[in-house]
Amino acid sequence: MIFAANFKTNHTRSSTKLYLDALSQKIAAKKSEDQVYIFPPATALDHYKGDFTLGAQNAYPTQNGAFTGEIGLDQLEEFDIKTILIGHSERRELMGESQEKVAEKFDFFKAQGFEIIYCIGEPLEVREQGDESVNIYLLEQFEGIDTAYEKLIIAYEPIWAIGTGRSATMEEIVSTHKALRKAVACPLLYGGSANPDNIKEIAAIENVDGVLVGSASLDAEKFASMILS
Ligand SMILES: O=C[C@H](O)COP(=O)(O)O
Repeated sequence: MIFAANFKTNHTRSSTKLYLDALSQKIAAKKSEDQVYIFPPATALDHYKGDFTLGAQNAYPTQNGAFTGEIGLDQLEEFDIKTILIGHSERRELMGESQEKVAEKFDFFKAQGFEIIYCIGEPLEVREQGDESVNIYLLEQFEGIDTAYEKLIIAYEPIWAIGTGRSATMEEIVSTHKALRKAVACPLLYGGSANPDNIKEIAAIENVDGVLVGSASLDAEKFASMILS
């Protein structure tokens, strides 16, 4: 299983260090095949030691340059970051990232050999139209994306389940991941209110290869309990 923690705009450099020290101790007993990814805010990227991969939540598709407020490859290479989240719904919805921009980022970081966790997900009004509409909507988010890229992981995150405490039902996850599996061969993560109470059930679903966790990942003990569950 893959356990990925997306801190979003939470934690500082100093609290991230404390978190990773605590997490490392706790997950020393994890199964060796389980993989842990941590996506702290850009200001907390650093060289950390431990049995996890550090990634960037976002970056601009450039080596460097005049892109106020953004970070590029120079800033990631300083800390040997080779993993990135692309297409998170908060970037699409709140920051107005178009599919075209998302695909441009994907191409850029693919060309740099990055491991990419590519996020897709539907809004509530689409989910309410049923499985077929959801599947059509999700496949549209593959426009311009090389889904055969060997370092690709896809995270399915229904937007209405993110940070709401309302996870998708097991049936919804089963049917969506089944449909995605028909379209792509890469690992598939589920994200959206995954937490210590529902992780066992989610992890047991066929075609779920891991989870992308927001809120429940912010506390090292809580996240560790999901990894060890
Ligand atoms: O990237 C993580 C997801 O947006 C899930 O967030 P959440 O676990 O707070 O619902």
